[in-house]
Amino acid sequence: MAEARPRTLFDKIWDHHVVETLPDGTALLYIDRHLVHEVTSPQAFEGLRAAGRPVRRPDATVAVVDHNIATDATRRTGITDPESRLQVETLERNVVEFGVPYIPLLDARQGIVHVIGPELGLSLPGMTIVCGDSHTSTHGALGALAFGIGTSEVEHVLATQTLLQKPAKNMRVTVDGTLPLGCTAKDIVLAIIGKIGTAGGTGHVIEFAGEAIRALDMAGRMTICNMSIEAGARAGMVAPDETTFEYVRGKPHAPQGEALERAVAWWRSLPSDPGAVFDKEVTLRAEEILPMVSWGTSPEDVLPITGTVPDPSSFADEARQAQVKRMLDYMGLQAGQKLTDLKVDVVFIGSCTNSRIEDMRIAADIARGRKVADGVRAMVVPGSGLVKQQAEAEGLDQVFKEAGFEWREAGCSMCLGMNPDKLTPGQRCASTSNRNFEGRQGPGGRTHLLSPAMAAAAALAGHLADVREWQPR
Ligand SMILES: CC(C)[C@H](C(=O)O)[C@@H](O)C(=O)O
Ligand code: SF4
Repeated sequence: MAEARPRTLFDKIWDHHVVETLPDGTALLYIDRHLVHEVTSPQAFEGLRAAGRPVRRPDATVAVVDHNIATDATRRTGITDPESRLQVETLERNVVEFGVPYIPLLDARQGIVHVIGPELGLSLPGMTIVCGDSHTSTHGALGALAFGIGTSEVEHVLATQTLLQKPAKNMRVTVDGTLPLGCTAKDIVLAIIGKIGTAGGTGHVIEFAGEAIRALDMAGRMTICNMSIEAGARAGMVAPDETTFEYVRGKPHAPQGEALERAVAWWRSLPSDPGAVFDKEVTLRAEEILPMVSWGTSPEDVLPITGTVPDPSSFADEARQAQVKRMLDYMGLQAGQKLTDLKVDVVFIGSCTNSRIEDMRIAADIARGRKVADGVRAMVVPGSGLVKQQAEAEGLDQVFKEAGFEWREAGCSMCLGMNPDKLTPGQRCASTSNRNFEGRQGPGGRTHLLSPAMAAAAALAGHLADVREWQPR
């Protein structure tokens, strides 16, 4: 009998969920978990209503509001913006009508959908997980196949608990070695995107592997998988290991006792087989990574903080030169400026990339006993109510407040301009989020992507700063 073909982590989860494969390779996949938020669900529920169809598996579905809500005290008094209010009220009506479990705005478990999925044990290794949101890739950190889907697909999953998918190619990004001082998962993923570009992962599911990835806690792995979508990939994943199992243990919706032991036994079989073939391989050395920051309006436009704003004429082709010139104009930058000379108006620590308790701890360690620079507005927005509670139990809120940071309620907040937390035109922001597109944090806003440690350092310094000079004291 022929040896079974060595398979990747992605292949195994895919094969396990195929209901049927069509002649052209398209597969009907069974979906284990469907997460729903207010932005991409209204038309989907409307479609079900029009067709008179119920939700097939309400028990596999969970809804939450995160994008359109305020993260200050006004969340208790109702949403003022009519469009945002309509989004939230529509979801609240739909979950009642269709019997979908819902985490209300004022529930302690409310938060950014990609923070609460893993935190509540709704997202588990080996699962297929979807949400009408591109950063669903975050959940791949658990060793799951998790990806964003469009509104019509949200309707399809609500109605059938399945999804039609074209197979993706396998890509492996290996990060060997140990991270240097001041660097975290965010610097790894910014360095990866800087190297492979925003199209580097197109058509592929990326498995992140290597010593530096294995050494990361789950929060760090989530940060990396979160931004795999910014590298153009369909999804990102990390093979489940002891760190994963330890994380899952005791989560409210995770299996318990013997069911957990059985699940762990299966999860142990998921990592890519030795000899599994990847269509594309990229390798980085962790030692060579420096604290990173973006200078342009695409997540691939990153440099080590020791760098200077690039000169458009230093790029080879004309199209890129013109693009870089446009970016510098938008960002209000001059070629040759030192990145550490760029004054910031706002610092945002939050988003599904970096708002977990581990991120809060890293930022608080740097802020402890220091003050936010004059003229800087700095805000810390925990990713969920449970992260907020945990941070408060550890006294981190006090550390932030004493340093002059605002301490907020959970939500997407200033990651994107869909709620009251926005930049004003021309404001420069050091942000732990994942997208630096024009207008992303508010019209005319200028975003520099960086790690929570680097963001805290920028808040204290009043300009982009090298976190290695702002180590905890
Ligand atoms: C609003 C939503 C559809 C969107 C996404 O898909 O990612 C948002 O979360 C984002 O980060 O841009
Ligand atoms: S925090 Fe930002 S990236 Fe994440 S889901 Fe919300 S808007 Fe999208």
